Formats: sequence, C-alpha cells, structure tokens
Amino acid sequence: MGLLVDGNWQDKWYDTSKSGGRFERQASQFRNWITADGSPGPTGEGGFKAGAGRYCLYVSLACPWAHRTLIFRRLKRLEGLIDVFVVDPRMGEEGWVFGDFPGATPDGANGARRLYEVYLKAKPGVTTRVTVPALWDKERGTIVSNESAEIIRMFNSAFDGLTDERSDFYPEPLRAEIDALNARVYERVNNGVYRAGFATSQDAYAEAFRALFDELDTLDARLADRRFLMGPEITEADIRLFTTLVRFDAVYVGHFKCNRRRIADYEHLSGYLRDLFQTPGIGETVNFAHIKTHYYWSHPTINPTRIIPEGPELDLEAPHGRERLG
Ligand SMILES: N[C@@H](CCC(=O)N[C@@H](CS)C(=O)NCC(=O)O)C(=O)O
Repeated sequence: MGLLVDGNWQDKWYDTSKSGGRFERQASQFRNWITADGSPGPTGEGGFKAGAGRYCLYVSLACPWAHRTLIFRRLKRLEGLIDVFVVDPRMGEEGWVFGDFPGATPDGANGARRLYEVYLKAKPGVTTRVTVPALWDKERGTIVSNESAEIIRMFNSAFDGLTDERSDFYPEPLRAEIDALNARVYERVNNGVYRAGFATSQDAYAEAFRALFDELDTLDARLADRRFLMGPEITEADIRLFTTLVRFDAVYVGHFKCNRRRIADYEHLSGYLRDLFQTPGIGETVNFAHIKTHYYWSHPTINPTRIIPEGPELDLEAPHGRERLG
C-alpha cells in the first residue's frame, strides 16, 4: 500500500492522524470522459472518442469500485471492445502489481510490473494514490479516468453506436432519484465499510458502523415491495450496491468489523443479493478467491498474520423468489 509523490513511489499506509482516526478517501485525479464523438464530457478534456480496441481497463477482481466497471462492461457487451488486465489480489509494499495469482494477468497494454508505472507513464511526476479501476487510452498513452462512478456512466452510453446493446442503467426519468440514493449509499455503505474498517479510533469506527447499519435497515425496508432499488428494472444504483453487498459476509463482517448483522440475516437484502448474483452477466464477475485474499492479505495493520479465512459458506445460488415483486 502506498502512493506516488512527485513521481516517486512511497510505501505508506493511510494517514488518519489529522482526522481523529477517520479514514478519508481522496478524490480521483484522472477525470476525462470517453464520449461517442470525442467531445468533452462533464469534466476533463475532450479527444477520447469511443472506439473498438482503443481503451483497456486495469482492475482488481477484489475491488468493489473496479467491480462496478467489470459488470457494466459485461452487461453493455463491451468485452470485445475493451480489454481487461487484472492485478494480483495481494497488494503489498509496491501497491498493485501484475503477479501470478490464478485469474490475474500480465499488463497487456504497457508491459508494466507494477500499476504505478502505468500512472507514471500517463503523468510523469504525478502525486496520487494508485488505484483501480483505471481506464487506459492506448492511442494517447494516458489514463482517461480512474473514477469508477464516471467510468460506468461512460460505459452505459458512449459505445452504444458500436454495439447492439441498448440497455440503459441510468434512465433519464430516474436520474435525480438514482443520484440521491447513490450519494447516501456511497457515503454510508460503499465507503462506509471502509470507514469502519480503516478507522483508527473507537469513535470513528462506531460512527461509521452505525451509519452503515442504519442505512442497510433503510434499504432492506425499501426492498420489501420492489424487486430492485428503483422498481422492476436493474439500474446503476443496484450495481453500485451489489459490489459491496457481495463482499459483506465474506469480508466486511470479519475483517472490517461490520458485524451487527450479516446480509444473509436481512429479510429482503439477502434475496435481493441472490437475485442480482443470479442475473446473467453479474455473478460471473465475482471472484471470492481474489476478494478474500486481497483484504486479509493486504492490510497488515488489521490482519498481521495474513491468514485468509476458509469460510463462510455462502448460498448465493439458492432460489430468491423475487420475480413476483414489481
Ligand atoms: N474513487 C475510486 C476509488 C478506487 C479505490 O480506492 N480502489 C482501491 C481498491 S478497492 C485501490 O486501488 N486502493 C489503493 C490505494 O488506495 O492505494 C473509484 O471509485 O474509482
């Protein structure tokens, strides 16, 4: 775990000393957008036109943020257009590296050994954390974006002219409601588990823990009479929640001490998680070996022995009976 400072790699854990033990996630730095015609997107500069084979994605199969982009790539049928390179789940003193863990790949675009080399190629002298996902442009030799929330929006529409896939996970009439829900879920759930797990004071942990479980209760109630968060159809909000829920019982309950309840114990969230897992294109992107190995191996301040638990047994394949909900 570390970061680049003026282009130099420094092996450093998150600094929580100035925030009362609270983990504060830094904003992503590369914020350009791929668009259908290459015009600029909401942030950054233009010149990133959608094209087959021009872009590739660096991901970890362990990472919930990168996982969003993998699901969108699949649901939007972009596999033939955008290659994926998968880092080793064991993130050590050199940060993310390309290694030999089963299911990891070499860097087929830049031949790097460590992901930070790719960041340096994009911007020599940069000061940044080196995170996944990162969307690479082979033509311009730079990172288009390392912000998953924006990469999934690009995938949702920018390549539609090149595929026959017209599904829309961010439909116009639902946008305001999706944005509002995303904001709560990001703060309290997606990032909430990290705020609990990376807290270095009891108060910071307790604060994150309570907000997380209060929000899970609210979401559970919301799902009592609707199949997905916005109703009968899957939207971006579901995919964003899914990648946290699917890691919850396997990792966050134990490793991040998010243990008031398991997802399996929730009346509606449990079936909802199974429903999404069994949706074609979604379950196939889940790799529990990468997920468990990453968290339990890569955070020595939390788990110094690096022992990876054998359990739990999960039954995500079980029937969920949610089709009848509108
Ligand atoms: N805001 C980013 C966050 C990405 C992120 O933090 N990824 C983690 C993996 S789960 C990472 O690469 N962490 C390495 C680090 O912070 O040094 C996004 O959503 O794309």
